[in-house]
Amino acid sequence: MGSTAYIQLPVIDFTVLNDQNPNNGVWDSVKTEVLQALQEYGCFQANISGVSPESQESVYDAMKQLFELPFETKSKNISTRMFHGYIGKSPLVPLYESMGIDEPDSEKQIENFTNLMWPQGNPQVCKDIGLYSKKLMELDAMVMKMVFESLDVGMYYNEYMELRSYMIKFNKYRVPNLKEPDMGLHPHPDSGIMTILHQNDVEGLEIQTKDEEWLKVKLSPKMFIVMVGETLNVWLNGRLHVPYHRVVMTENNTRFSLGLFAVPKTGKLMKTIEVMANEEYPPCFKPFDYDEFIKFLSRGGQGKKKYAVTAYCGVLN
Ligand SMILES: O=C(O)CCC(=O)C(=O)O
Ligand SMILES: [Fe+2]
Repeated sequence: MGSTAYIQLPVIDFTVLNDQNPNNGVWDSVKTEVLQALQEYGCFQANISGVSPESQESVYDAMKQLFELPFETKSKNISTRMFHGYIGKSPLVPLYESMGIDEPDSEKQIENFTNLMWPQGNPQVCKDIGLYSKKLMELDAMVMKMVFESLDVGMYYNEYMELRSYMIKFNKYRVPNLKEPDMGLHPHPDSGIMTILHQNDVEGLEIQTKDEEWLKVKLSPKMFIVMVGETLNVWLNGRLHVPYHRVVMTENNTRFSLGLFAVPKTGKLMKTIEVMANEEYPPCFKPFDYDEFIKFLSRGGQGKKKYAVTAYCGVLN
């Protein structure tokens, strides 16, 4: 059973930021809103420019075609990284299917994916996914810069941005049959650095507030939901809130959603920015390797701890 009430997530307007005419006052006020939202809710809705409804429709159309491909074709979407390739027919999440493209900032990576799915090629889809990913990566970089600046660690921004890579993920949730639970995706926090989610025409995303109330996210095709992941909170020594979220299938329609995941690059050590730990904020986390952390998580290593990262590398363990 899903929630019936809606969350009043802050809506932050990024269209007021003008590249041609940078205005520090506007930047600073948006930055303040971003930090407040990420500390209180761990997420917010972003209104951005540059993603036309046409290119959005085109990406969703491509997604629908993708999931209609035979299982054998979809299974060719593999990745060296856990949970980045095709997921489907999983008894744990029977309603859920997902496909991912690592490093969508590389045209070649997107093309390899589309060529694998459509051996005759699909240049239009390739172009649309590229454009769409680019816009979301720009938003991610901008939000990260604002967060770093607001916490007075702007000088570490470039160094930390070098540690991240991206993955774009397409999700499909089918309608449960009469005897099935309606849980599309179980409650979880995201493990990576930051996630940008988008739901198009069927809602289902729910977020848990700090006082543990589950609330629905209102459907708004123009809005992108920016969300803190566990790794970012390790960098920042726990200064932000990492929201639990889930997908509940209450509507009688197939649901598609899309996410850009900023995740650590393979083989890089994730550690707290030194100056984020001090007498007032004692260090919370030991350095860790992200891929090892994901393996730990997939083995159920988290036990009863709310956040896997605390179980894996919390200093109090
Ligand atoms: O489909 C959604 O709206 C949420 C997806 C999600 O939480 C995830 O992929 O981690
Ligand atoms: Fe998630």
